[in-house]
Amino acid sequence: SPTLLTISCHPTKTMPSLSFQIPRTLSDKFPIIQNPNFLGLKAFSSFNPSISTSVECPGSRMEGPRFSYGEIHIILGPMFAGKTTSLLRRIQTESNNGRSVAIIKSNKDTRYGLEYTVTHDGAKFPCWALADLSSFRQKYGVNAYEKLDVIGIDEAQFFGDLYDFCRKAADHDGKTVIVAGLDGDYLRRSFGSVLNIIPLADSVTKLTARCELCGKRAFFTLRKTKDTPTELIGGADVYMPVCRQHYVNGQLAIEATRILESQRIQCDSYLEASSPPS
Ligand SMILES: Nc1ncnc2c1ncn2[C@@H]1O[C@H](COP(=O)(O)OP(=O)(O)O)[C@@H](O)[C@H]1O
Ligand SMILES: Cc1cn([C@H]2C[C@H](O)[C@@H](COP(=O)(O)O)O2)c(=O)[nH]c1=O
Ligand SMILES: [Zn+2]
Repeated sequence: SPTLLTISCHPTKTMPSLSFQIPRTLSDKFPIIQNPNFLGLKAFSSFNPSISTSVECPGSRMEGPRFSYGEIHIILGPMFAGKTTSLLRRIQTESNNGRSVAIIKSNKDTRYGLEYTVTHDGAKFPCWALADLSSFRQKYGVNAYEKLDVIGIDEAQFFGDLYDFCRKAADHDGKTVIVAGLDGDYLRRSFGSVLNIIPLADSVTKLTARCELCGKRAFFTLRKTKDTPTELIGGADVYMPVCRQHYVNGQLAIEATRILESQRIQCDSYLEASSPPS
């Protein structure tokens, strides 16, 4: 006959007394259920089944610290697809619903200053511009962080520690995390860690833009310059959203221009070397 472990929740005026009973045979076999978080309860620092202790029950009005698990929502797509617009809208809605919100963006993007995250059509929201996400809790303030409900992350492709931050924020800290970023770079390769967090996510939304050349749906970002580093900050001066046909044609055109250019340079230096001095 199994021994029972009992965790009692102290009642408040609004809730009757509540207790959970876990057969010891079960808890020995599956040690994870000894962690009160498994039951949706706030972890005590050390779990002692012989004592009654005040614990938190999510969604209830029990006494004790508040805890509920978080969520992760990802907004992907090419440039100009409305990722930042969608992020700001969701954050504003959360804020209107009385939740405490903050947005983080990469400090690599200094185009509109570091105070705000700004959409391509000028909508903006105050933000924390950071080099990495792991510094956010300290910079925001540990106490303030505890009270924060929703964290927005813009330009997520630039954060190397995206996976660890999102996992901890949602699984351990109970935050709702809304992530906006490019799924692919200008060569349509996976960009940063954005795709790595898909297995962590509650929802993934891929937005599309309008192809600048034909108006069809645009899934890709074409770089208009010959620069080759993966990271190159810029807007419509450097990039345009394109459909598949215009991505492929555009890449061919850029490659052809690059070859012609290098042939012209070779030609010029040959002519210069072979022309008699004046
Ligand atoms: N080719 C384009 N060049 C400049 N702005 C564009 C272009 N296509 C769309 N936009 C504008 O950009 C807005 C979306 O901006 P934003 O939310 O910052 O996109 P994202 O974060 O996906 O790059 C659109 O609502 C539109 O007004
Ligand atoms: C495709 C591509 C983009 N970038 C940069 C360019 C911009 O600064 C951001 C994307 O901003 P948006 O809010 O999504 O419009 O990323 C880059 O560095 N490398 C690329 O290949
Ligand atoms: Zn097109």
